[in-house]
Formats: sequence, structure tokens, C-alpha cells
Amino acid sequence: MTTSQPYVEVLVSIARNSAILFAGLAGGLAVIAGLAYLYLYPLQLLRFSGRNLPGPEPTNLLWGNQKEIMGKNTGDVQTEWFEKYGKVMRYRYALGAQHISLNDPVALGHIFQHTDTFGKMYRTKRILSDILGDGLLTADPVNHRRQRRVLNPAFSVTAIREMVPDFFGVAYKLRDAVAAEAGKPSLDEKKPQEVEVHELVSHATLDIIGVSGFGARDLSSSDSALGTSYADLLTARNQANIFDFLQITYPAFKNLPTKATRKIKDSRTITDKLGHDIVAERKKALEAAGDTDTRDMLSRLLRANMAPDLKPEQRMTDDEVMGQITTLMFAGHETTSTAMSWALWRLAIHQDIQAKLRAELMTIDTDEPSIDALNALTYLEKFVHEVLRLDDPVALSYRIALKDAVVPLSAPVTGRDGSTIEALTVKKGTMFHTPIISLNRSKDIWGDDADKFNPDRDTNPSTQVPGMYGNLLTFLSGPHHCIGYRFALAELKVLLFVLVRSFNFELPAEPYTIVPHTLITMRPSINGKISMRLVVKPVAGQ
Ligand code: HEM
Repeated sequence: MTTSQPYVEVLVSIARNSAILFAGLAGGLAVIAGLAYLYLYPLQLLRFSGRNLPGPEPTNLLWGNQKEIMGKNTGDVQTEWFEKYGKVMRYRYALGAQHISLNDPVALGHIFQHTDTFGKMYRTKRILSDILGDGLLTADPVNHRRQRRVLNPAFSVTAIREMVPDFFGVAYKLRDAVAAEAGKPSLDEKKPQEVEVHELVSHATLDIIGVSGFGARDLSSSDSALGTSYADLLTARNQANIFDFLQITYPAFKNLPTKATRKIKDSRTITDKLGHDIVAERKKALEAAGDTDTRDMLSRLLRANMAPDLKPEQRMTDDEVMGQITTLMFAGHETTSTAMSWALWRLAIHQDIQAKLRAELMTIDTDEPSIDALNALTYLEKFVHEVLRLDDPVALSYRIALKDAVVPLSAPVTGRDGSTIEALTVKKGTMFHTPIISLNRSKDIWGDDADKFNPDRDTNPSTQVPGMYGNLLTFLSGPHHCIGYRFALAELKVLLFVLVRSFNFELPAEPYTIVPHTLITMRPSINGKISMRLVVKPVAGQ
């Protein structure tokens, strides 16, 4: 026996044990991978009620079709798929999630109408309620009905008519800000000065919601504590990372203190405190004899909430009232600034349309027409409609079946197995992906030139769409339809009236690629940064 023999034995034994360990690990991993595969694909598919529907095959086991969806502008890939597979299809999201996606007006109308059967998804509500609190966007169906009833008078035709002078006040400030930027010398002498219009418009829409929403002037100013804490909330939301998404999807990650959640929590504390002060102050103003400045939405809401004929159980709590402040800022600010920026972009591309619109606006002989006078301008109405059709700021919505249900269809579809599907029978938990923008761009509804920007098109197509406005789903339909749609239309018209009479909007000499960047709204972006830069020239004689 040599002295090296024990070492050899030890080495052989280590190698044997390592091999066993390695085989064990590899086996364990194979079992996990097998279970993951079963979970990600066959099990999810088996449980899914839309498995017989046509649709694209998943291109990746883990991500399903999500990479193709994320790789294009929102709604574009779905629009292509609807043309290929029909108005009702299924596709797969990350981690095996199966979605039914619809472009059928009858099915969409049914889903948006029946809010007790088809609700908002938990994760969407969770993102929003962390930021906004207990407002209309996040309320469950029973509280939603109660809140909506109290809020309705604040959005009536009369209420909007009375708010329009405040819209003009902000619009003329915006005009001055645009003129100041346009008048600055260009940093590059070969190019005319460009104006960052999205930022300026965004300040204006925040100021409009501040003053018309709750009598708070200059929300966009850095001196406004509420405006600043709200801006911090949005920044934190935009900085959310993979851990934040895990928190939303999997409750186990709920208490993980990420940078974004900490920032949201801190800003919420400030926003809540300021919101409380605003509510207390508006209540006091309402109770004070002779108070006349109560045309803002919060005052109207409080008045409706304090009405003697409203039963105590129908009233909103103070927290709910406060939740409406952030909800209105959020729902009413980014949406309209996005629509307005895309409107200016369309004008810059189509100089003929801009000239025609300006000619109509110039026929008005006052600087502050009433909303009725603006509504009588037919080309302005057609232009706004076309922007809201093609450049719809809220391009997508989601719903989940809260119970087993049957969804009617406008026409039968052929299943993968060749059978005819007259109506969709879905199980509780089925997720619906509803790309609003695809219906707005549907060739079946708007004709072969549906992709073309054409304000002169007939806004009354033969297929009726169950939307609140102009056969579009832009403001959705049913009990959750946008409560602010009249407000938004009036605001867009006032801003266009002031800006287009004052300036000509043009594309930069070397146009940038401006693409929609979707995070709830489809804001314009240049090279990944939210932005829209245009050349702005004063209109002669103005
Ligand atoms: C062009 C501008 C706007 C667009 C495209 C738009 C679009 C929408 C859409 C699609 C929804 C439904 C979301 C869903 O349930 O999935 C919605 C809801 C809502 N919008 Fe708007 N909106 C706009 C402007 C406004 C304005 C100006 C306000 C307030 C002043 C506002 C307040 C709200 C509120 C509070 C809700 C929740 C309604 C509910 O669930 O009952 N929106 N909006």
C-alpha cells in the first residue's frame, strides 16, 4: 500500500458525492423546470376559457407574446392581429397569463356596461390606489355608484359652461409662455428655435384642473406645494422597476420597501395633508354666507355631498372626497395634455388642415367665446374628433370576469377546432385586454383609410360604437365612462382656439421621430424622453 492511497480514496469519495449532489441538483432543477413549464403553458391554457379562440402562437415560453406587444406602439400589433385573426382572439402574456382581446363593439359594450360582472383588474387598481387613494378610479362597484352620484353635478353641462372663463385664463398664460419660448434666440443658428410644447401644455392642463377642480391657482408652479408633491408622485410611478411590478402581481412581495414605494408613500403623506387643508378650506367657504366663488368641482361635489336630501349612507367620507382631488388631477391632467400635444403635432404635419382650422377660428370676433360658440364651430369639432380617434391618450383598458359569464358577439367567430362560437362563455378570472385604440382605428368601422388623419371623415359610420362620444371608445362607455369628457372637450377647444389663432405650428427642420410612450397614457416621446418639440411662429397680425 502506498501513502497516496488514502488521498485517492478521499478524492474518489468526494467525486462520487459530488456526482450524487450534482445529479440531485440537476434533477431538482429539471423537476422545477418541468413544473414551471406545466404551470406556464398547459395548465394555464387548460384553465382558460378562451383556449379555442384564434390568435397568435406564443413566441416565447416565459414571455408569451408580450415582447411583440411591447416592441411596437401601443395597439399597433393588436390592430394587425385583429385583421389577421378576427375581432375576438387570445394571446399570452408573461408567465403564462392568458388574455382575451376584443375588437368587437357589441362584446366591448357589454363588458363595459356590466360592471358587477366585469371589473377592473386588481393590479391596475393597486397601482392607482397607492398613488391616488380612495377615488372614483379605484372604488369597488358599490362605492363607485355612490361616489359617481355625488360627483355627477360637478361635470354637468352647466358646470362646464361656468368653468370655461377659467380655462381661458390659463390658455392666455400658456400663449404668453409659448411666445416667450418661441422668441428666444436659437442655440443652433442653422435651425429655428424649437419649443418644448408638451411641457408647456402639460403645465397648462395641470393649472386648469387646479383652478377648475378645487380653486388652486398655479399648480404647475414650483411654489405650489400640492403641485410639487403630485409631481413627485408621478415621478415615483414612472421610476417603478421590476420589484414594483412583482409587488403588484404577487401579494407576497407587498411589503418589499422599494425606492418607488418609499417615494410614493412620502409624497402621499404630503398630498393627503394638503388635500385635507383644501377640503377644509372649501367647506368653510361654502358654509360662509355670501361665498360666490364656488364654481370649482370640489365645491360642487361638497355641495352635493352636504345636500339635505342625500341619505347619510350615500355621502362620501372625507377620505373619499380627498381621493377625488388626486384622482381628478391624475385623470384630468395627463390625458388632456397628451391629446393637446398630439393635436399640435397633427397640425404641424398638415399645414392645410391648420390653415382651414385657423380660418374658422378667426371668424369669432371675441377673444373669449362661450363654450356654445366654440361647439358651433364644425371644423374645430371634426378636428378634435379626429385627434381623439387616432391619437387616443388612453389606448388600452383591462377588465376581469368577476363571475362566470356569457359575452354576446356582433357576429359568430370560428374557433381553432373549426366550430362556430356564437357567444363567449367565460369563467370567473378570465382577463380581457381591450385595446380601445384598435377599435378607434378599425377599418370595418372607419373604412380602408382608417389610418389616415382626415377631419372631414363622416363621424357617423354605419357600425355604431358604444362610446360616450362620436362613435369612439376614447372615453369608454358604461358606468365607468370618463366623467370628465365634456370638461376635456371644452378644454381642448379653448386651448386650440387660443393657440391656433396666435401661432403657426411647424415640424422642426430635421424632424425627430416622435413616438407614443405608454404608461397609462400615450405621451409623446423623443429618444425615450417624454417630449414634443415644434417650431412655433406668430401668426401675422396677432
Ligand atoms: C382627452 C382626455 C381624456 C381621455 C381620453 C379620458 C379617458 C378616460 C377613460 C378611457 C376612462 C375609463 C378608464 C377605465 O375605466 O378603464 C376615464 C375615466 C375617468 N376619467 Fe377621463 N379622460 C380624459 C379626460 C378627463 C378629465 C379632463 C377628467 C377630469 C376633469 C377625467 C376624469 C376621469 C375620471 C374621474 C374617470 C373615472 C371614471 C369612473 O371610473 O367612473 N378624465 N377617462
